[in-house]
Amino acid sequence: MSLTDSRRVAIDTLLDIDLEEAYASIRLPEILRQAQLSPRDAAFATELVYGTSRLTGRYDAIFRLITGRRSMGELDPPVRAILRMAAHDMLALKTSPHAVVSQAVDATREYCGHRPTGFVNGVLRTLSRRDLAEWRCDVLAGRDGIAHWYSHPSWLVTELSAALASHGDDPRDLTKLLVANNNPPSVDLAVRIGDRAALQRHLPFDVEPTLYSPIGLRMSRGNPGRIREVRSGKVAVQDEGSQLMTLLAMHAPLEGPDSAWLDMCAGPGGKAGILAAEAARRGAHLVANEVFEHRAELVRSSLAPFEDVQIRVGDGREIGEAEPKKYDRILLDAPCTGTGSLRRRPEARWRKRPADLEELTALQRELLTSAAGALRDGGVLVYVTCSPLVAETLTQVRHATKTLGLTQLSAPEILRGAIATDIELPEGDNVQLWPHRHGTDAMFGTVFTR
Ligand SMILES: C[S@@+](CC[C@H](N)C(=O)[O-])C[C@H]1O[C@@H](n2cnc3c(N)ncnc32)[C@H](O)[C@@H]1O
Repeated sequence: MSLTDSRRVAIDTLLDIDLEEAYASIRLPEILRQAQLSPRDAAFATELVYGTSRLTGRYDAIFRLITGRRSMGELDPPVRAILRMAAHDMLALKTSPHAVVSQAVDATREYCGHRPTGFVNGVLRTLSRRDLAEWRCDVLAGRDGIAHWYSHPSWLVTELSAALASHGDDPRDLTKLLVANNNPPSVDLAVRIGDRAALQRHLPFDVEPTLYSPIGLRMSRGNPGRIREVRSGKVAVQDEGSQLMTLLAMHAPLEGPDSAWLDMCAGPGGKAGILAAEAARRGAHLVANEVFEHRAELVRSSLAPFEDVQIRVGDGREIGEAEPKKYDRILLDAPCTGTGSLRRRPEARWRKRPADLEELTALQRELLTSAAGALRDGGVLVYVTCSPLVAETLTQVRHATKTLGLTQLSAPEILRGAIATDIELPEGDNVQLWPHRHGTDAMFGTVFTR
């Protein structure tokens, strides 16, 4: 049996992810389009790419045990991709070891010539002699075993563990969080315009109301791109956690006028779409700002169904001085490490560096300072990140309250009121969601006023 097309698609995509920093979500559909696989083969290739990328840390740890090498970086890139994919095929998808080894050897011959085939054959035969539970024991017993087995960079495990403890969650849930980060997320829809129940009734797919968001539907199968309301912008694909953060921004209570709204970092326009629909209902005017033109273009497309919206391209850090005390309601959905949405971007965790955190927290601080400047007295400023890391969340809250003269409102209370249902949240004034607890991205949100 020669190398199957689905495995060839997966290897090509994994190589582009490894060597060109490609994104699986962009590169895989391009390669799939060219390959014209059957839906079944395309689904298999997709699982190979996403599963292998998510569990790369685990498979590399096993291969280091087998080969005695310090790093997989010493191997030729195609050999690296083929071994990782074969490990996923054998250990996670339970394809028979015989078929996996034979496919991997064929792939090695096709991509690298005859020379490394013996090496690949030997390594995979050794892999097949033990089952997943046995490899688990060995990897967990080694240095940084938790990080390796649950396939996260060690520095990130340390940060996530600190985040759980600092947000008042149980640090013993760390492995549950890491496991959840390795599970594919559900596809959620946010109903911006129209009635959720009516939409649910007429959709040709199985959808369920989301657990917490009153505007959300959770899809169990089907392609959202085929839904007419998604194409028209009345409904959008958006994680339930992001919906909850937008509801927080919409429902934070304030006294006096409530007509000047600002989404300071709006690209690609997910939250702005919900805000724009609500602004239209309440007669408010929304300014959606984004620093990058190409991301502002995405905001334009997301906000196409709405009229009274202004889309601006500009640096949010300048708004506070340019428009002091102008806005009644501000959403600052800050650029962040995105470490709360690792489920969505399987390759992302390997590209983040602790140095990114330093750069981003400095930017977040400047944006918060600007947002505080643009907020009128008595207005509300909602600070959101799709990261639970302490430096991007609690440390910024401290900066806002100690240095910027802002005070916090109870975000959990506001959220509970907005969704009219109970949601388990730790004590305190912030909302921190978790994939293992709420089934959402690990979004953080808090509400300030002055
Ligand atoms: C977390 S994303 C916002 C997501 C968006 N609110 C949504 O729901 O679709 C942060 C955005 O901030 C933008 N950004 C980064 N630096 C900025 C700055 N100095 N001023 C304004 N926007 C900025 C990024 O380009 C990115 O689009």
